[in-house]
Amino acid sequence: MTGEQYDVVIIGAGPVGENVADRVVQGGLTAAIVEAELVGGECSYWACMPTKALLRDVAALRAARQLPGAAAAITGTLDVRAVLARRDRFASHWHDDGQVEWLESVGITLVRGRGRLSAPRTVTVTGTDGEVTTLTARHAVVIATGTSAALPPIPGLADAAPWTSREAVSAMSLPEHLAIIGGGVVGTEMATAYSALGARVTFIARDGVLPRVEPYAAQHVVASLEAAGVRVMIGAEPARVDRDAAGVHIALADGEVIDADEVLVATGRRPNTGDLGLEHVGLTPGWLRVDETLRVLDADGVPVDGLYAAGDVNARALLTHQGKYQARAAGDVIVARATGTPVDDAPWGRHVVTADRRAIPQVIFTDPEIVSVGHTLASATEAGLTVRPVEYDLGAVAGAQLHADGYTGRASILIDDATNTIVGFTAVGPDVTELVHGATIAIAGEVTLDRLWHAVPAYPTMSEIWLRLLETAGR
Ligand SMILES: Cc1cc2nc3c(=O)[nH]c(=O)nc-3n(C[C@H](O)[C@H](O)[C@H](O)COP(=O)(O)OP(=O)(O)OC[C@H]3O[C@@H](n4cnc5c(N)ncnc54)[C@H](O)[C@@H]3O)c2cc1C
Ligand SMILES: NC(=O)c1ccc[n+]([C@@H]2O[C@H](COP(=O)([O-])OP(=O)(O)OC[C@H]3O[C@@H](n4cnc5c(N)ncnc54)[C@H](O)[C@@H]3O)[C@@H](O)[C@H]2O)c1
Repeated sequence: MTGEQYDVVIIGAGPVGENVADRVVQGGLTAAIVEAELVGGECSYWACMPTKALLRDVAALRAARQLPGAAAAITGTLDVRAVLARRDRFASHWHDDGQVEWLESVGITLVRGRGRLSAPRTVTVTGTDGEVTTLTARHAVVIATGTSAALPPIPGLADAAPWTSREAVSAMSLPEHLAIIGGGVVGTEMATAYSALGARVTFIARDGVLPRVEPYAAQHVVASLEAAGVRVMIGAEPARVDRDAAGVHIALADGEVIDADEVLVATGRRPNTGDLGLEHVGLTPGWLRVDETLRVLDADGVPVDGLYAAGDVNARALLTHQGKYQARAAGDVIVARATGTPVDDAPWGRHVVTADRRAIPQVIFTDPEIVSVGHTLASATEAGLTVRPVEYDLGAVAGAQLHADGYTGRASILIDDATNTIVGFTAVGPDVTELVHGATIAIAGEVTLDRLWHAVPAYPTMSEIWLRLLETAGR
């Protein structure tokens, strides 16, 4: 057994762990990062990058089809092999050499193996060769271990070799018929990709498709999936799953049986905290609760000395960009506390993650895409806010009509009349992706509607939706 000491030890080298390490090293501290699989985490190899690579050709083909001149140049269907090959490139062929090089270049020590807390500020790492290294942290241990796919307790499912998002995003060929259980973001993006690539898709969305976005936006995506031939089964309840030589068989509660080649389970995530030694610091496995500076809280809500958690594992927002935002705050506050410089923990301060509660942007890369930031009408109501929803037909905006013939889309804002600011924005439509950051700035900046009238959208772009929404809201 060997022992080493660093200022900060980070468990998990996903996007979030990497960014925490970067900030603490930039702040003049030493850092070791522990990784059990690939440096770069889920996002780089089995989530954001490969899925968006799969979906990009789908969007490009759709865009070309909506312009008569470009459509005339289309002579065939998507080249599945080429799409998968480009996906492989964006997943770095599941090798992490590039990211390891980056760690070395910025002075972060990589320790390969599975990390476990063995005492306060102490992490024991077991390498694949069985070698054990003990890392002690002078200032902080940061847990950035992310999540894994959660399998629901459907009888037979675990023994039926189901796909999780990992298998779906890294498949080397397409099943003829893919069944998907779970109508959330993973299920809907994969239904979009697999149907466009040529698979038959049955989409079992017990609780609805994208139940957490504005209903009108989800309806656009459901209509588009159905038009693409996907069987969308809203409200269907899988009761039992079996596999035999003919494939997988999903018995629904109403008696119907879906026969497919593969079943993708996309019913949410569970935190990677099961074997993390949390009992050695007075905690129990599960999602880690944190304060606004990302310190882990115990059962009484008291921060555990020198222990932080950032990214998916704290359940605040299961998104890479939001986890990296947490990483910047966590890294900086660890440096501040280590060096005795003031901690800026007022709302919107440097060392807190206020945007986690107010302005989380998300792009769902379906066809059409959905973008959102801040509240939906349902979440605002649940939060006790009184908001005024204003909607507008995106297809009526000149920039959208130029963008694609027959453009169909919609956008909405939620106005908090008490502060005269926007607290939510949603849009659905082809290529709305880049609309979201303007809305994020308006919400995080708490820009009043009076001032937004002076943020003039260029003509003729889709951003003119902003002017139409303001006009509809009234001046
Ligand atoms: C299919 C899919 C698509 C997605 N698409 C998007 C998207 O388009 N945009 C977006 O913003 N988000 C997307 N997400 C979410 C995004 O992947 C996560 O929010 C992000 O990966 C979280 O980063 P993280 O660093 O917290 O965790 P992870 O990326 O999960 O990294 C955690 C790392 O910790 C390691 N680890 C775990 N336990 C230990 C241990 N005990 N010892 C050592 N190492 C350990 C793991 O091996 C892993 O490398 C998607 C998720 C899925 C499943
Ligand atoms: N573009 C993006 O930003 C992007 C893409 C993919 C994933 N992600 C992130 O990954 C996370 C995980 O995505 P996800 O889709 O796995 O989870 P999710 O929480 O978005 O959706 C899971 C869905 O499964 C349903 N479900 C749960 N148990 C079920 C059961 N027994 N039978 C049938 N349905 C059941 C739920 O009602 C829910 O709608 C998301 O929170 C999201 O933030 C982001």
